[in-house]
Amino acid sequence: YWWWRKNSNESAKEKEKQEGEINSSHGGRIPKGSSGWPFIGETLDFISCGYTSRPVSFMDKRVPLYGKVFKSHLLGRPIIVSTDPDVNKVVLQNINGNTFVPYYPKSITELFGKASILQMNGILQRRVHGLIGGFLKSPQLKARITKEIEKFVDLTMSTWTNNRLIYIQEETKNITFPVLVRVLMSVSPGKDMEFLRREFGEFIKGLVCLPIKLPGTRLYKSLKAKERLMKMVKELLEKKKLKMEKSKDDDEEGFVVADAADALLLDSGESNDMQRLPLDFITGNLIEMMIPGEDSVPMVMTLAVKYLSHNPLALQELKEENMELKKQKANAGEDYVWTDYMSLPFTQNVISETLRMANIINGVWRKALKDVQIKGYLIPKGWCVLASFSSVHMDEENYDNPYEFDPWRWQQQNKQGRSGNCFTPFGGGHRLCPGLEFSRLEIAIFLHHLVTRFRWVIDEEDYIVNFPTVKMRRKLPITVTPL
Ligand code: HEM
Repeated sequence: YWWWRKNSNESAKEKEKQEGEINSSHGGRIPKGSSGWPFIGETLDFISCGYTSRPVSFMDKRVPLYGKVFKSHLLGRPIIVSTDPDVNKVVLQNINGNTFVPYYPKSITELFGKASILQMNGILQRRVHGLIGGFLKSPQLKARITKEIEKFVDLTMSTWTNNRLIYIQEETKNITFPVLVRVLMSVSPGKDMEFLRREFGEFIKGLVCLPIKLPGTRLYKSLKAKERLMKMVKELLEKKKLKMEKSKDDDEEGFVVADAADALLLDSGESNDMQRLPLDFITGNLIEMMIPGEDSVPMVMTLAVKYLSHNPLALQELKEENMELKKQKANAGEDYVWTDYMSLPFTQNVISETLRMANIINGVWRKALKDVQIKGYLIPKGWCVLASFSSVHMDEENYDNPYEFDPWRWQQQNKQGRSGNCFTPFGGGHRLCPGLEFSRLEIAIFLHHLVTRFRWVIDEEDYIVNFPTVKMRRKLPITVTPL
């Protein structure tokens, strides 16, 4: 009996350790910290720090007082803020899928709807994630989309004539939006794409607003735009479904999955003992998937241009690497393939460094479904956790001179393997961004054509606004000159 107790205790301990030191029984201590003022807590300081050039200053002020994991009260809720990479990892891993669920402000929850991948949990989230991820990561998609990205890059850059002033934040969206809607639902440039762009712009304006749903309010207008988007996308999916059925009736061999919509429509659900995904569900999810896809990629491109403009040595090395590829391709008389762009080491280091410093998604918000103990801290059931990525990315313990744009650090970092838990611009665990490789490819293609075809100067000094989302104050005006 003693042997059995000892062994079962030990294996239980081992399991706990494996499960990221999660312990649902009481124990540990609630992290130190302050709940701030009644009702508003520390929200005002959180928001005002967010507006500064150092949004992590909210965390930087508290870490020396309370430690890397601390308690606060934000947006009307008690919250635990983690700036510790190991704690963030456990939050992201969400072992067994039932410890942490996404938690977003009320306006976002209203706009997404409960059936959105960004909010759903459990087996359905994994199924949709798997379908989208499988499609976006497939070499067939990458081969095809490379041509499309090149086409939209070319279309945009062909308007950059001598000494033209352009707003890079706008120009990059002219590339990424058409590419995104092609990837998601094969919409081509024209009336439908314009409609999607206009209504989507109206829809996302409501993501950060007061959660009041009365006619005339921001949230109301955004919900109306979503209704119009739903109608249009649903019609499009109905047509796709008919086409799929027809190709089955005609006994056509192997229907080609052209976009994320096809991947979701085609899945019978049998492998998960589930049914087909309903049309309304797919429609809503395609629209919501435009949110992470639409803004983040053009912002990384924009910030890469900003950082490179201030770092001539990095720009020079990037240019040399890309010019070399251009020369090789021209000499061999070959087209580029996606692996050409993805195998440029310095270019990928520039992208990593931009992602680290830009912190487009500065962290994730979760709610604990049960008491959780991590590294001796207790996160009580019902409390929220903010796993701050930006704090980890800008911490001297993880990166030397974290405020310096230094793409060369990744040569070291990769060798030391130090980047693991400390680099999470795309999140991690079951929710690791399914668009990771696709985004890196799109940014690499943009940078290649930018540095091999143009030089530029910053027209007017611009600065980053970090709140509510990362943006350039003046959309980054630059003057371009073809080489
Ligand atoms: C540089 C660009 C991007 C960044 C930095 C980024 C970042 C992230 C992060 C941090 C998450 C995790 C959110 C969480 O854990 O709650 C996420 C999830 C997601 N991303 Fe991305 N993303 C980018 C581009 C894209 C693109 C282009 C797409 C689609 C084509 C996309 C689709 C998604 C989806 C569907 C999810 C939800 C996954 C799930 O919850 O299962 N992302 N992204």
